[in-house]
Order: sequence, then C-alpha cells, then structure tokens
Amino acid sequence: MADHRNPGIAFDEAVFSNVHINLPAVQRRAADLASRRAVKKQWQAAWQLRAITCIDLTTLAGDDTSANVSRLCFKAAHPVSHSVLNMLKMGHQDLSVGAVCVYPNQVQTAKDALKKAGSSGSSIPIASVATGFPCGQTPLASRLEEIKTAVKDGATEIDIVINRTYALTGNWKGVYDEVRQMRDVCGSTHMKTILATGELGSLRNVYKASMVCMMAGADFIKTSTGKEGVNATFMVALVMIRAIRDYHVLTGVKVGFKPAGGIRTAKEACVWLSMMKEELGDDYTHPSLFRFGASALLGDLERQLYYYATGQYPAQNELPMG
Ligand SMILES: O=C[C@H](O)COP(=O)(O)O
Repeated sequence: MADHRNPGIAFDEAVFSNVHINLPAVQRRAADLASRRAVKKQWQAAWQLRAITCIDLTTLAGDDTSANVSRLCFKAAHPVSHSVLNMLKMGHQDLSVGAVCVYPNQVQTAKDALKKAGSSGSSIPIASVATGFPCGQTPLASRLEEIKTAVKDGATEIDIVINRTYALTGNWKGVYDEVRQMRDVCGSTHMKTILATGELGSLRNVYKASMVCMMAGADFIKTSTGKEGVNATFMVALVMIRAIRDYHVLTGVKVGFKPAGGIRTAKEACVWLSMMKEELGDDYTHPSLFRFGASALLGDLERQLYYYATGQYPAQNELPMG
C-alpha cells in the first residue's frame, strides 16, 4: 500500500448533498464492461500476474483455524507454483499477493505463518477486518477496541465496516464521526472502509458514503464485506470511482479502491483492472491503490496461467495448493 495517507478533511455535507447519478449512463457503462472480451496471449498472462499482486487473499469464516489460515499465508507468499512460474520465465521474480485478510483472532497466527514462509512472506501486509464485521452492530467502544487489538497483534491494514443504520437514516455526520475515531485509533495502520453497498439502498447513498469515508480519512474505500446479498458490481464501482475522482480534485489525495465479494474468475479480474486503468489511470492497477477482496480468485488465476504456459488445464494434483 502507498506510504502516503489520506489525512481526511472536515465534514462538509455540501460536498455531496446534491449529487446526481446518471443512472442510464452508469447502467450502459456497466453492461459494456460485463460483456467485454478478454485480452489474449502474453498480455492476458501479464494482466493475470498483475491481478495476483492486487489480491487481498481472504479467509473470513466461522470455522477458520490456525491450519487453514497458515495454509492461506503460505499460498499468499507462493501464489503460483514454481513449475508454472519457470515455464513463464518468471521464476526469478518475487511474486506475492497484495495482503492476507483475516479476522482479528487470526492476526497472530497469520503473522507467525507469514514469517515461516520466508522473506517473501514476512513482507506481506496483514489486513484484518474489525469493528463488528460484517454488520457493525456492536457498541462503538468495542468496535474501537477491536481495532486496537488487531493492530497490537500485528495487523498492518484494518478493514472497518461503516454504520449502515446511520447511513440509511441520513445521519452522515454520525458516519463521519465514527470513521474519524476509527482512523484515529488505526494510527499509522492503513484503513479501508467497507461501505456494504448491497445494504445502502441507492447509488446516491453509495456516492455519499464513499465521500464521507474519504473525508473522514479512509485510505481505501471497499465495496462489500462479501457477506451481503449483493457484493461487488460494476455499477457500484463506477459510482465509487467517480467519488474517488471528485475527492482527488477536491483535495489532491488519491484514495484506493477495493471491490470485494464474489470475484472468482481470471476473466472478471482482468475486466476490473482494465476498468481501473480506463477510469482512474495506470496507478490504479497496482496494489498501492487497488485490491481485490477475494477468497477464491487466486485459484482460477493460477489455473489460467498454467493453461497459458502448457496449453492445457491442470489436473487437481498438478496444483495441489491451488
Ligand atoms: O473481503 C473479502 C470478501 O469477504 C471475499 O469474498 P469472497 O469470498 O466472495 O471472495
């Protein structure tokens, strides 16, 4: 993630209260993206490798144990098998994902496992969801305490959830104040704010929530927890991207973007990256400003790279960690 931070600005409702979303235009652009054909050959492999570096490799399950978290961390440090990397003439490259993303209770395990994975592992950021993830329906004091614990245990990025009750009742100052306090508690730890767009009711609210979180100091805005009925969609992304652009014009600060939930295929990942490049520029195809929140995307990316290298898809035993 970029060293620069978003310091945030004072709350000012005038910045977002009159926002107008051109729904037909957003729908058309989203439909165009969804029907886009994939790039081919070496360009496809290059985009797939880039996509891997942008993944927040995630496990957020009630049945997480040190075994599956450690396995995830090993995979984060070695996302593509050596044989495939050698076939791609990439064996000399240190390839790793953007971060691992786990519950606060698993941060310590992740830290130990990444250390065991060697130099490529110990430099991987540990993101932890916090603040009553996924619903955020716990008292503010305990949500802030959760952040402190995750940071103390070794989290280098915190993914907070916003207060949807406040957002849906138009209490944007309430959303701002909470996020601001979370940002303060994060200290030097980067903060991503999860909007849970599938629960915000309208694209105008998505824009407002994006802007309020950035004003409060979010370093990234993230679409979803992965647990809502509807998670990352191109329509929501286009609205959040517009807010990122507007905030940049207003403050000169570039805030990152993280779509999360339901992104499973290499083809989708490449479309997301090409959208970022077209909408916000090449900077937004790098992990410092762009991440995929995904639990299952890496497997398909590795499979497609294997296909590119060998001309055939792997059997299960050929990518045992896939
Ligand atoms: O933040 C990440 C999401 O929880 C991952 O969702 P997913 O399991 O649908 O990839």
